[in-house]
Amino acid sequence: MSKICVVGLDVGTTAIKGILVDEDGNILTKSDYPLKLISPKPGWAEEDPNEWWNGVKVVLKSLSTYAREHGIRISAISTSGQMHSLVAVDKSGEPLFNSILWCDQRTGKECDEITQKLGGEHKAIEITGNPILTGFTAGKILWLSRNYPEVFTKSHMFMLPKDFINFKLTNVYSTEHSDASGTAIYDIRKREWNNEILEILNLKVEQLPEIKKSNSIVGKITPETAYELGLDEEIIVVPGGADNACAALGVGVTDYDTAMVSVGTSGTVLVPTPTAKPDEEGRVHVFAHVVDGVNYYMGVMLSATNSLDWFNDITDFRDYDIINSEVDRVPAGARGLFFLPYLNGERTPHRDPNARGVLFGLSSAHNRFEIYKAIYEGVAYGLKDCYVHIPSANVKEFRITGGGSKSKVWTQIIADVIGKRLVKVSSKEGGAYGAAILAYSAVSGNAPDKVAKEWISITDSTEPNKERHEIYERNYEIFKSLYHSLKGAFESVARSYE
Ligand SMILES: Nc1ncnc2c1ncn2[C@@H]1O[C@H](COP(=O)(O)OP(=O)(O)O)[C@@H](O)[C@H]1O
Ligand SMILES: O=C(CO)[C@@H](O)[C@H](O)COP(=O)(O)O
Repeated sequence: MSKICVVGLDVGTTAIKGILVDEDGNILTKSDYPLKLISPKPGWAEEDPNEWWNGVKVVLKSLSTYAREHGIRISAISTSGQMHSLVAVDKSGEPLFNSILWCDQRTGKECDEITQKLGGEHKAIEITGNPILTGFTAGKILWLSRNYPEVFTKSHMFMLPKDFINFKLTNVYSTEHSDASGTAIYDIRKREWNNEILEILNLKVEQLPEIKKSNSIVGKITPETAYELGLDEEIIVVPGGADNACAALGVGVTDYDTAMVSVGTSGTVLVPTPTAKPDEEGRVHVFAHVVDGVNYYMGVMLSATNSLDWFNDITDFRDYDIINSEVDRVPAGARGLFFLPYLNGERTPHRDPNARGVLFGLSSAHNRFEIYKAIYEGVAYGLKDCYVHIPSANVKEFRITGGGSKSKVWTQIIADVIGKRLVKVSSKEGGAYGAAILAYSAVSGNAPDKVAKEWISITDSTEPNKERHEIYERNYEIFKSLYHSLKGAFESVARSYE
């Protein structure tokens, strides 16, 4: 008998990922397609939306072949995607420009201008829940209009990455609340596009997609795409959500006393909240969750596994087994070596696009794996910075996810630095798994958090070590002081190399 299954996709920064999931939440097969980041200048980050679509097609073909060979019917597809990254398309839906990504820092001036025209930062935070930050979408739209006016004039629709994929699948423009809330054009309390910000950007509301619920329906897959990918024409496409919201759902973080710690390209700590009360200093974000009526606080560090990938790239070494076993042998504190993981600036808590990576305390006695240890520890301090600024003291359980959590050693370091027990759950596919839950929720009519509770169980836990935690508490103070000592120098360097 044919089983009913759903597909969860994730448009990550480093890869397109896809999983085929059955009605009990088991992953039957998966497929990945690597992506290449384009960095035309330091601090700039782009990707080609057509390359995402090529990747999605490769992944969907592989999943549909498996489904056909096993007599499985795919009922729905849903997508999770990197947040904030801008896609501008013309009337026929063709991308007009590379996507300017969430980690791109080119829009400082534009963000200042939007903030000032809106009446200051307090007002921006009151409306959107957040300051207008360089990572967010609004500044990217203004930058495009100032630097490429011909592209801006031709732009028929501005979209987010997973919405572009949903458009390619269905020919329907749509978005949903979790991604809309990361644009800096969305009113977090009224849950709609904000007219004042639209006016500042010189945008018509028709140039932004309609905002739906994350587990509603965008439309059916187009017959041409169904034919090309060997899929059933009856498949429905479900909006999905922002990758962090989907990852949180995908590890069952929907209650107000649970937190997600995600160690991906970016590092995030996310805690659901019933309020839309912002952090007045704008160090942590407030966004809409993929679960109806729920918001979340989130601290974001821009370079988590990106810091590891950077070092792997320059040393041309990527053997995680060797890296992790050697890092485990290095004592806590990396023999006085510190890494500030600000390779692309930082959001939480500094909000500083000019900050840059630093290896501090380097001596001729240090070896390569001590540098790796300092990188793992620097990322852990960054995650602690995210956690301590979240205004919700009630967290009882921390669930860890993301590529970096595949490393036991790194997970232990994070537990030791934060001083909390970290649990892992049965689902390891973060955003893609959350998207699969939303797809199944649309098909079954069950609420996403209910599906998550049925599908997910705890499989592993990592306790913090008391002695190492004490060492890390002392070193965390040094880590924090380094940024403050260097802040002026970061600014001067940015001015000199503008
Ligand atoms: N065994 C491992 N040990 C340490 N880091 C790992 C391991 N496996 C994967 N990673 C890191 O995880 C990253 C991928 O994380 P992921 O959460 O999938 O990224 P994203 O969703 O941001 O594209 C890799 O680039 C790598 O740096
Ligand atoms: O900018 C943010 C969140 O505000 C990032 O977390 C992006 O959503 C990209 O995530 P990953 O590729 O690291 O999963």
